[in-house]
Amino acid sequence: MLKPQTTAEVSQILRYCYERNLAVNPQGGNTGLVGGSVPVFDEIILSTALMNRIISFDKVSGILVCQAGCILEKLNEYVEEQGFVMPLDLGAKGSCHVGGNVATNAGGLRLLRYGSLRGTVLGLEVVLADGSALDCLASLRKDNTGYDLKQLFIGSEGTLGVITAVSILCPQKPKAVNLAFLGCQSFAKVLETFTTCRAMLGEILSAYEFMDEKCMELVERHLKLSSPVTGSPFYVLIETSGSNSTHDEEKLNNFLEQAMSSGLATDGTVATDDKKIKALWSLRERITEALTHDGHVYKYDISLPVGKLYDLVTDTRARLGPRAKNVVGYGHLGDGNLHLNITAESYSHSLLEAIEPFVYEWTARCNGSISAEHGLGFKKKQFIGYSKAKEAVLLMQRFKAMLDPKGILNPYKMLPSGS
Ligand SMILES: O=C(O)CC[C@@H](O)C(=O)O
Ligand SMILES: [Zn+2]
Repeated sequence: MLKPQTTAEVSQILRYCYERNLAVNPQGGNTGLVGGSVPVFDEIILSTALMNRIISFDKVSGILVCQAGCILEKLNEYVEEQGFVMPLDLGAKGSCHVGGNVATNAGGLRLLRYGSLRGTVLGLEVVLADGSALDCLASLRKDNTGYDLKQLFIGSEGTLGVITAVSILCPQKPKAVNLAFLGCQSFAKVLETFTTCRAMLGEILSAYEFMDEKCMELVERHLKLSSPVTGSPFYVLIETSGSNSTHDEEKLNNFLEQAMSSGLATDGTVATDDKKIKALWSLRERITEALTHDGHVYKYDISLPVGKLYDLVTDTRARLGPRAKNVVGYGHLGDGNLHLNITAESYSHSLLEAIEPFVYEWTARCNGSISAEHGLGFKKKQFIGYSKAKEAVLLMQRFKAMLDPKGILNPYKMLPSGS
């Protein structure tokens, strides 16, 4: 593993590897879930761990420029001191690197409000396979001069270049944050609650997450967390972020009154203080961790038309029956993103065969995506065809061949092999 500190050192490493045909595995915080950040054979790991310098922050525009190895949570703390927040937030914030976030186009919990990194990343510095540095580190909201090259590297999972610095637009830190945690009796009610709260909360809605009762059981059993709301088949977490607490609370209370009186939600709690907000968020953010304590986990990260989101969980549960220990569904409902996770006591090839390609075929039939936000990495790359046309994959391979003709950058990842 090599740990460069500067872009010049990354250039030197890649030039050396390029000349000698040595494969390189770029690695950030190594928190990915599809095997994109770990070597497969003898790749040299190029870690961004020591590239953690903040380069500049503009307090007027909220534009942050930093090295790729900065930890997301640290960046958030830094910009919060100046009255801003990072435009993305995810469970792995304590160890993930912003460069890795950009390389995988991470989504997370704030996407509903601030949009994807494709909008908030304003510029990138990237070192290409041959060691040359590409400076696209613009700090402008608007720039229509030619192709938007940075987009090629966002979500390219380290296969086209190594991201060394990021310029990103940070929104104002909201003055008032409220959280409602509600229990719903059916998935139809979860959907209706979503449309109602979107209409009634408008611009202050900043997250709409859901989890099923199995998820709740697992965080309670394995992490000893306790929920103030219990006994419902579904739970939703609704966050508001705004600039006026009186106005926000009034809106939230009107919505809650409507949700309770019309039977959309049957139970619920509200949090306005930091400690309770954090505790409620933990119930949702720590599901992944709880699952790892439940046995071997088969993980799926699916985009679907929101109305069909939970049908995949129900169908998978029915198909697998007692062969699975738990089949759980949760995720970013507001973004149409389901996390379907299946646990079993141990890995079994026959169980895998019962799940795949079933889950992928089901998703493709609904014109969904087999990777909403985690990427394809090593584990899902052979299945890209379920979500992308042949011609699109061919064009991706041509980009790859043009930018990395020797195929040294994160080989065996993202693009299918043997085609
Ligand atoms: O573990 C998963 O499947 C999801 C992880 C993460 O994207 C989340 O939203 O919690
Ligand atoms: Zn997620």
